[in-house]
Amino acid sequence: MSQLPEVAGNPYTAELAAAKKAVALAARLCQRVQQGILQSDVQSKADRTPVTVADYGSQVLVSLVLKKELPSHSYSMVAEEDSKDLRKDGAQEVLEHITSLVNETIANDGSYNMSLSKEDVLAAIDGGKSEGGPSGRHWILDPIDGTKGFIRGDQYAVALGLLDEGKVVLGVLGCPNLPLKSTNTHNGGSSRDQVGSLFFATIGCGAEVEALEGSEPQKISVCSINNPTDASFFESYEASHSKRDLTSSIAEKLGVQAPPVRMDSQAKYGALARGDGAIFLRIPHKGYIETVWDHAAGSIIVTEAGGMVKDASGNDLDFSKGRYLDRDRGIIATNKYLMPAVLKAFQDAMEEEQ
Ligand SMILES: Nc1ncnc2c1ncn2[C@@H]1O[C@H](COP(=O)(O)OS(=O)(=O)O)[C@@H](OP(=O)(O)O)[C@H]1O
Ligand SMILES: [Mg+2]
Ligand SMILES: [Mg+2]
Ligand SMILES: [Mg+2]
Repeated sequence: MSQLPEVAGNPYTAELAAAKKAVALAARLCQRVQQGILQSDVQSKADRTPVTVADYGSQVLVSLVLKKELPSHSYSMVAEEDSKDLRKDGAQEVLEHITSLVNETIANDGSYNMSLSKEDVLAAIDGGKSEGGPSGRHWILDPIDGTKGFIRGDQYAVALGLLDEGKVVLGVLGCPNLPLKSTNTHNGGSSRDQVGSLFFATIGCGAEVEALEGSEPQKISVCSINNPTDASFFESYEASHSKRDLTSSIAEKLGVQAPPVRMDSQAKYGALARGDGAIFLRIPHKGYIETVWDHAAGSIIVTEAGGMVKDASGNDLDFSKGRYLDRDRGIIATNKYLMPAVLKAFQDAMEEEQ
């Protein structure tokens, strides 16, 4: 739960409305690209992770909507992508493709009567270069979290958080491929089930979900399971993103019966926040340092839904240190009943591994 007392009204109402609009519009661009993704839409970055025209397009749209909706606000943006590769010789065609995707999405939406040039697109992407830090306001954006899932046709998320004086105060998570109804309801699943979930939370005000296309928001909360044998756990879909030998050893120590639910992206945080599962474990391989945009939005949605998000030492995640999280030893999200046992199993498993 949030450390702050419940406040009367939401102190970030304008920011929340702008962030929801930005994420929903960016998600529309992503959905369009995912439907017809071509090999030529996917590039490889210097760190050999993939990036697509939709990652760039989403970053441009979020930056644009925030600028339009919050014209008098003072903030910086910490976002995953930069324009370096798009400024290289031979990238002109890709840049033109991104520019037309952005302009078509703006035109179809109809909120803004404007058209961006290629230079505008590059500048909007580079608006995300901030280092963030402990003072002032910083939007934290992952324009597509789970790019590998996006390319596969699976789960991904547009993840936007707001850092205010070093603390995440707001998060919006657009998950275009996540059913709106909890997967826990066992309704058999029907083709009429609405797909596309927009999770959001503001500090002290709880967490909610609505349809990505818009619907009445519903308050959400994490599950209340207190016996680990009844719990299920989420982990990364990609084996290279989390140590499965350790997560399975933790599950065994806890007596978890259910097999792991493997899902790409911060959709895992959204699903956990509404009780689809009880535990999220992430243990990156040695040397990997977590970035703030992979956890900011998801973590506040879980904590505002009554859950807890801790690192391997049991500390809260510290988003005030810049573009990276301070710690690289793993992340646990679960409810307050299970956290002590999960943390102990996590620490025991890591000790045994030494
Ligand atoms: N080697 C390694 N280890 C750990 N994490 C890594 C690694 N490489 C990438 N990433 C980051 O993982 C982000 C994707 O989130 P998940 O790992 O939760 O999902 S999944 O692996 O795609 O299932 C993914 O986010 P996006 O780049 O936004 O897709 C990466 O930031
Ligand atoms: Mg990436
Ligand atoms: Mg990411
Ligand atoms: Mg990303």
